[in-house]
Amino acid sequence: QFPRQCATPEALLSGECCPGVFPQLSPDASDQCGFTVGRGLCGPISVDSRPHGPQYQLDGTDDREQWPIRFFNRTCICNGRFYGSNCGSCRPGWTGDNCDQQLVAVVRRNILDLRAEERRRFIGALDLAKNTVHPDYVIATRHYNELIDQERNTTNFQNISIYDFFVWTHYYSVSKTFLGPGQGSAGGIDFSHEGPAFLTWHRYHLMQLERDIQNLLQDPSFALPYWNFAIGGNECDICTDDLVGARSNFDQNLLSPNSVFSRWQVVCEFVEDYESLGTICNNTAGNSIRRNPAGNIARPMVQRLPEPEDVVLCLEVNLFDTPPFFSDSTESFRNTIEGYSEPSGQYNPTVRSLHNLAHLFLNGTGGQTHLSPNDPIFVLLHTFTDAVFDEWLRRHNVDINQYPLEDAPIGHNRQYNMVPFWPPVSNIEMFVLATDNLGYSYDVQWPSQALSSTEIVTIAVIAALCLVAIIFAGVTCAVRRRSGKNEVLQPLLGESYPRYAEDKENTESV
Ligand SMILES: O=C1C=c2cc(C(=O)O)[nH]c2=CC1=O
Repeated sequence: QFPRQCATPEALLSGECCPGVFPQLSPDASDQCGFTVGRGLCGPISVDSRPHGPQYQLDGTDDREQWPIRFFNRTCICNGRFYGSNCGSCRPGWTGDNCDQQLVAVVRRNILDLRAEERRRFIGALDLAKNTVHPDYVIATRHYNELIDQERNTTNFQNISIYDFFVWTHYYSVSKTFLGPGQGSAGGIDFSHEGPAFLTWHRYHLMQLERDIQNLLQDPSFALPYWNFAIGGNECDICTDDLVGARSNFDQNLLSPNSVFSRWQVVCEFVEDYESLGTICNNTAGNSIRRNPAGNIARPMVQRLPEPEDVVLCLEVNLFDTPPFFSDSTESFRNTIEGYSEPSGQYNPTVRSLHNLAHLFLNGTGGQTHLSPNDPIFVLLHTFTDAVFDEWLRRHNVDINQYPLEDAPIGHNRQYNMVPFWPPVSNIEMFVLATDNLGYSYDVQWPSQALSSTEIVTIAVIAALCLVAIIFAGVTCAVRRRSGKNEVLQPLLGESYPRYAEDKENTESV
């Protein structure tokens, strides 16, 4: 959410969050955004005011509208490839004192291809992130009008661990609108699902975690792996103790004690309490992660993982998103990979496919939207979803006009700043090929392409034409052969005729 330097009553009341780069990059403590060293300047935030869709009708009620101006209307605007809340870092994919050296894109690999040591390192990195306070960001635990404690001149922000910050961010983006004391909360709002921002939002969410872990490990080559969940069947192939944890032998809903993740405690568990009390999830640790893959006996449909063929089909859906840009959009690539459509793109209210199916298959913490990132399998499920997104962008020649400019659900328009990321970043900034623009790429073997119905018809027509041509050639040949035989006979006849004539002459002359 917000940099620690901005979590003060003064910063909130001024509406300005422009920290300096002192002392690392500038000797001047009052040098906001590294202005004197050419990094950036403190300027106004532009927000999208184009109309949003009809799902949310409480305009003026929610702190997250026109993000982030309820909290701050000025931020650091960084020059060139300088980046970050104080312009003290570089844009993804760039490094060096002047951010002018291009990094080789880090490669996100299939977690099953990691060697034992690489697996240990990845699991260790997640565990370290779970147990290390985020060095830069703090979270709000109250809505805006209760954020400043006037009497004590303090604010209701808290420290949180790097991994729990990742969880909290997702929770905050999906939580309902608080209507006021005693009035409960209203739905119809989700800044990260059921709309075109589903893909751009989760992309940035993963990038933020990847970068936080790179900084934590001081290793810019650290890359999140992915889980290819489109393997069909009812087995979670990465639910082993060297990866995201096997099933416990003592309780089928819990993780094996041999996995470090069995000791993780979830945050943001008591969503009904937050909704009724008007609070926000805080850093309080709750129960253990629950997971029972394929164990939802009440919903047989979610007992199997998506099939490889489903990925092939969804990559063939041509349009990025279609009106109403929601969970009932049909022939929309976004709604298909999100999982509210048939894998071929046809909207079907009874279907759960691809990403949604993978979540629901987990049947536990990872299947509940406000809680799901607490299960580390979330990271791997979403890197794969992002890999499919990147492959779609590549195959369909990404063009910004494919992303809706207006009338998408609130938070999902092209220019909307994604909630609750800081510094402000809009959806369209993530609608680009990752390798060329975002500093990472994927190593994926995509299942071979199925033939589209047009291709099948074209091939059938060509095959039929070939067949006709072959038959025609055969017939012509046969006829030629037969007439060829005649041609061969003719000279014989020709030759014999005069002989016959000669014979006749001879006969007549006799
Ligand atoms: O965490 C999530 C859980 C989900 C469940 C569904 C569903 O289709 O019912 N979708 C989900 C998305 C999530 O992100």
